[in-house]
Amino acid sequence: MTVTLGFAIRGFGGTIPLAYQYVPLLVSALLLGVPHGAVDHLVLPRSRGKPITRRSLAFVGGLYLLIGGGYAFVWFLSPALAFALFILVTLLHWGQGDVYALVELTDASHLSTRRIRASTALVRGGLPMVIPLVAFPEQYRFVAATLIGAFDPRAVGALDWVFTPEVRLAVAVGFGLLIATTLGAGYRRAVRTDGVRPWLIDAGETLSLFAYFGLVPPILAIGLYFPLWHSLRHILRTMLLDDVAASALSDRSTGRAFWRFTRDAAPLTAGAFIVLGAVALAVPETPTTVPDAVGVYLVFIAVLTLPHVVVVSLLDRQLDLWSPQRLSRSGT
Ligand SMILES: CC1=C(/C=C/C(C)=C/C=C/C(C)=C/C=O)C(C)(C)CCC1
Ligand SMILES: [Fe+2]
Repeated sequence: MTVTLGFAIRGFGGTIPLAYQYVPLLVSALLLGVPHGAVDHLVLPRSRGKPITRRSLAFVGGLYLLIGGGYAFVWFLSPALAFALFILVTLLHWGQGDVYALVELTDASHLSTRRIRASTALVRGGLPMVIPLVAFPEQYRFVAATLIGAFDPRAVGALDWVFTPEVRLAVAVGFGLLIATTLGAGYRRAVRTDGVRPWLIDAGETLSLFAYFGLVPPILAIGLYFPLWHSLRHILRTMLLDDVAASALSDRSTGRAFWRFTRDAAPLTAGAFIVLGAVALAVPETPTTVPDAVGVYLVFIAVLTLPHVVVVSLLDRQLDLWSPQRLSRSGT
């Protein structure tokens, strides 16, 4: 389906005006995208079967203030470095989300070691972050320049070397090898552990996303992937941690589960817009066009993502997601 969508969009690709390509990304501010992190203050106690206390709220609040605030500062100090960090963190975070889904939802026995989980995370996160660099360098560079230029127009050229054909070729070869070796190692394990079906799901998703990001211009591709792939999967994860939403899901009452999620996420989604306003006011170059506004939105996402990754990593630890040997020994 993803590939068909890719070809369909490729067909119209040249004819979709740039302003329209931004629409899904803008919509994600309200639908699924920003809300997926707006329950961060609830998920850790829920995952431990503990009540939500002032202390637990203060912990997540402090995390956002300290880590988000510190990283916001880096955007002013060195926007090019902050942008590179944003790409790296997104790669790791989106990869970690997919490894969770594979391990917990498809019971992937081919991902039984820490090493193959780590390389699978790099593959999955690399699909949206690396392939557009190879396939659509102009749009990638344009978005990078918008974000960096909002802080320091003189720094927009700092990453130009990344977009040269030589570097892109090296990245393409390296990433291609990583995909091939990761899927190859997974297949050998899958055959040994009688788990070819989950491996087929993994490989099928990987190749579909590969084609999708190779075909669809990245502003549009990421604008759809972020809410509909990454965020939706994470929202499902948060629902499974919440007794009320989980029982609604087991009754096949998806609407009730989403209503519960919406209520949980609404206050901090609204709160996030205050942060967005603050970012818009604080950037030295006031945004005047759609791309500039989206640039500010992405910087805002970047600042919120770093503390969000800490929360999700703590959730992962709860599951021993990154130390699978311990998981099988404890028998859980
Ligand atoms: C839009 C876009 C880009 C970056 C998007 C990023 C980095 C989004 C991150 C979102 C996060 C971290 C969401 C939270 O989970 C690129 C790659 C520069 C290419 C051009 C289009
Ligand atoms: Fe996330």
